[in-house]
This record gives sequence, structure tokens and C-alpha cells, in this order.
Amino acid sequence: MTAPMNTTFDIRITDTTLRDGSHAMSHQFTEEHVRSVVRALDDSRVEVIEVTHGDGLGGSSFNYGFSKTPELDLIKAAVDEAKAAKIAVLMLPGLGTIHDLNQAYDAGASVARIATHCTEADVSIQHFQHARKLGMETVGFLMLSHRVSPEELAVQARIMADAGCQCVYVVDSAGALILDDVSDRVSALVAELGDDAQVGFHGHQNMSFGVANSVFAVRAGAKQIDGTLMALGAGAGNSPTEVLAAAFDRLDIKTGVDIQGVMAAAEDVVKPFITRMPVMDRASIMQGYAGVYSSFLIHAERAADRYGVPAYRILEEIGKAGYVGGQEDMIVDVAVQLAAAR
Ligand SMILES: C[C@H](O)CC(=O)C(=O)O
Ligand SMILES: [Mn+2]
Repeated sequence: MTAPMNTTFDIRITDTTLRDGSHAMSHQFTEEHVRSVVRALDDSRVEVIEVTHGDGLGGSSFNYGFSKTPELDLIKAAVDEAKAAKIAVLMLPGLGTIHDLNQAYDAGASVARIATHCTEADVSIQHFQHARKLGMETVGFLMLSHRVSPEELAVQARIMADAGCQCVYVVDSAGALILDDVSDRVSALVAELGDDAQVGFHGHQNMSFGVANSVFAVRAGAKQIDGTLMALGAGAGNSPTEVLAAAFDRLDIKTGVDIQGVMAAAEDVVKPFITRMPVMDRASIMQGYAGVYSSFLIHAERAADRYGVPAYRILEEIGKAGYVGGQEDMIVDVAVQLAAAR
């Protein structure tokens, strides 16, 4: 297996400010945003930096929201700026294609992170095979991992690993998992995958458990952990990279990250350009509580303004309906029904 990470450290932090943070920025990142964030993260020895539209390669669209700057230009800028860090891209099969992956690879991206709903790992098989053929490091994202049991999740992780995935992530897309929920899922994946692939964890702050859940993940055997500067990300945001680095250091879990560097990156580089600070408010807490995909927040807020119904109510109904990523267009339907029922 190609070594997915530097084994000098206990775990590897991947920063996804420039991908998950794209949701909170309504996909309006500029080349200058990318260059300044990559420079700061690279100087702080963060080993992997993800850069893509919030919904992955090819995400810029009417359904998901148009990017201000073509993502290939952002990826090229990141590659140009990074001295040591690897640049990662996310793709959701179907939304992004193998053609998009080839273009990202030609632009210099070296880590392919392929994301599927937690029950649909089989749609990622050809993408992992292709990414490995290109020589890219591979990561699998099992989104909305709270929706299935640890055992069911492990079956899906096995599908990804057999296809060539080198690290399968438990992705808490809704910020719905709490402590043991994370340990149980990570442990199940570690037991299933053994030496065949590592396990990672990607957290959201909707119920304020991002960092604590990441600690539980590491204690259960996770080797890769995601964060974003200033928590910039979908819903109430992600586990903040600067807090993860500091907390892991206090727990003597070695990450290799310069803590002062990422704190400065959050405060001096990212905070000034944030247009909408991620917060734990009624709507985002409801996402965690009702198990709703964090990326739905901005869509629900827009529908709330348009149809005069509260965003938290729209999200509550979406939780009951069990919608998954890709069903962004259904959010308007829910708002219309709530407005009609009023
Ligand atoms: C495409 C999603 O935003 C991926 C992700 O970060 C999550 O599910 O969480
Ligand atoms: Mn996310």
C-alpha cells in the first residue's frame, strides 16, 4: 500500500477550510483567499490542504451554488503556493466525473477524496481504481455516518478499501454523532480494515462536539482528522483546526502542526474575509439534533427568507424526511409546504 501519511506523527490533520469552508462562503473564494490560506497552513506544517467547491469537483451548478472562481484555477493557485503540503480534492461520483479528477490531477492535486452517502460506497469503486492508477493518494468519505450502525458502516468501508481507498473516514456530515457514537463507528472500521486502510474522522460543530468527537476518534484508532480554520464550514462549521492542534498537543497526540501558526492563520488570515461566521444557532443545532446534512443550511436559510418560514422548521422537516446530499432542490418544496400549511 502507498504510505498515506508521514509516520513520524501519531495522526495527520487535513485542513478543509478551502473546501468545506466554501459552503459558508457561498462558494465565493478567490485566488487570493486560496493563496493566503495555503501559505499560512503550509508554513504551519499542515500536511494536507483540501481545495474544491464545497460539494466537490463539478459542484458549481444551479442546484449547489455557482463558484465565483473556477475551481481548477483555485487548485492551481494552491499547488503553486504549497511548498510541502499535498493538495487534496473532494469529489462526489456523479456530480464530479473521472474527467474532473484527471483535470485536478493534471493541475497538481495529489490526494483524491471520494465521498458517497454512507450506504452507497459501491458508486466510488471506479473512482478509487482510477485515482490509484494515476498515483494519487486516496481517501474515502462515508457521509452522514450517523444514519447507519457501526457494523453497516464497516461493510461500506470494506467496499472502499477493496477498491483502493487508503483511508476511510467516518464523516459526521450532520454533526449528529456524540462521543461513543464516534468511537463505536471508528472501532468497527479499524477492526474491519486492519492494515488494509487507515480510518479518519470529519466532524461538524452543530452540537459542539467536533473537537471532543475527534479526540474520541483518535482514541479509537483514527489516524487522519479533518479541521477548518475558524471552524469555517457547512452548518455550524467544522472542528476548528487551531483548536484540534492545541487540544491534541495537550493530550500528547503528535500532529506535527505548529500551533501558534494555525492560531495566527485562523485569526489573521481567515477571520477577516469570512462573510458569514458559522454559529451554533437554532437552525444549525436543529441540524445536529435532527441529523440533517450540514450543507443544507444556507439553502434552508434562503428558502426561509423567500417563503417566510423559519429555517429551523424547514430543517426539522428535512430530518424527518431523511433527505441526503444531492436533494438540495427538495428544500424549497419543504418550505412551500410549510408556508401553505401556515
Ligand atoms: C460534500 C459534503 O460537504 C462533504 C462533507 O464535508 C460532509 O459530508 O460533511
Ligand atoms: Mn463536512
